[in-house]
Amino acid sequence: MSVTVRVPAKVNVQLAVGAARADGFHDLANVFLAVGLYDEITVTPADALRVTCEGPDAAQVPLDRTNLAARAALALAERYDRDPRVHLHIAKDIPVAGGMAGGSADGAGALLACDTLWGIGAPRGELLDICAELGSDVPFSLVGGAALGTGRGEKLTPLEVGGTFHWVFAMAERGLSTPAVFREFDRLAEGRDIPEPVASEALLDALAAGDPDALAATVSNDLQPAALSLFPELADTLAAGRGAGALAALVSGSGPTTAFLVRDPGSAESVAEALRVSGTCRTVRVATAPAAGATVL
Ligand SMILES: C[C@@](CO)(OP(=O)(O)O)[C@H](O)COP(=O)(O)OP(=O)(O)OC[C@H]1O[C@@H](n2ccc(N)nc2=O)[C@H](O)[C@@H]1O
Ligand SMILES: Nc1ncnc2c1ncn2[C@@H]1O[C@H](COP(=O)(O)OP(=O)(O)O)[C@@H](O)[C@H]1O
Repeated sequence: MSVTVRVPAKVNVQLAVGAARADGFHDLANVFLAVGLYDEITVTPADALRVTCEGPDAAQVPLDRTNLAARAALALAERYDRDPRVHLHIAKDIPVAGGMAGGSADGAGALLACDTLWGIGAPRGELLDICAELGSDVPFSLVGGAALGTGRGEKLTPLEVGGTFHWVFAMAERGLSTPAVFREFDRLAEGRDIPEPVASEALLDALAAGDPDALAATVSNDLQPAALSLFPELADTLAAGRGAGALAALVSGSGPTTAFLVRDPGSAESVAEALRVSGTCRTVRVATAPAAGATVL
């Protein structure tokens, strides 16, 4: 018997970052939007806890107990006194270390898959608590749709989305480490007053209205200067997408994936093609948003 769960990637349409806290994390106003690129996690009873991974980026995924899927299975087994000996297989389509929360997706997916396999039926609040222990982005991977994340991004308020948004994503030649990007943010912020992070009302209205022009006018990412400082070539990718007619071009989260908001499926294809021939990225994907959160198939 096995259980498979499908989990979406995310883009941050607003990422407002506050000053570093005493615990090293940063308070955020993090507006998450789930996008239709997915990992699938399949869990099967086994003789030992084991993780395998397939997909174009599989070689970069750790298969030991640092893998977020393994950590999720162990955390749930511990809390509900279950046998953690399972085989977790990840069919990975979300780029690794790309700022699209692929590892978080696998953590949330493994949690829901094990909860189902073991017949626990844990309350949603319990699952969200375990997600928050695994990582700041993991709760959102479970719920999907759109949400405002406060605290370090783990405290979620669901948001209304009034239509389908069309996106193009350009994957970079190499990854960027999330802690390194936050450190670079701190370095660039030295000597400046950092305001409290606050969600933009205009951006929340644009999401609720399903209006791509209004959303394009309000997207923002405070980590973008830090990501560009560590990976200056991303400016060329952003320029290529803008030049091809994207309504907005931004770094996704801590990057280095770049995200392009477009008006409709036709412009998605033309922006994607322009990015492919620009020679400024590794691969290009088209996706729509919002996407549902972790779902048992
Ligand atoms: C930046 C964001 C935006 O959604 O995502 P990515 O672009 O990495 O996908 C998130 O805040 C990443 O969340 P996640 O990848 O779960 O991070 P965590 O495992 O909780 O933390 C990794 C490290 O990032 C830094 N970190 C993370 C979240 C936060 N609010 N403040 C931080 O300073 C800390 O250095 C921490 O040790
Ligand atoms: N299941 C997993 N899938 C991908 N990466 C994982 C996983 N578990 C742990 N990691 C580690 O987390 C790091 C961040 O990966 P990922 O979540 O894909 O990117 P991001 O945090 O930029 O969205 C990777 O470099 C990898 O070492």
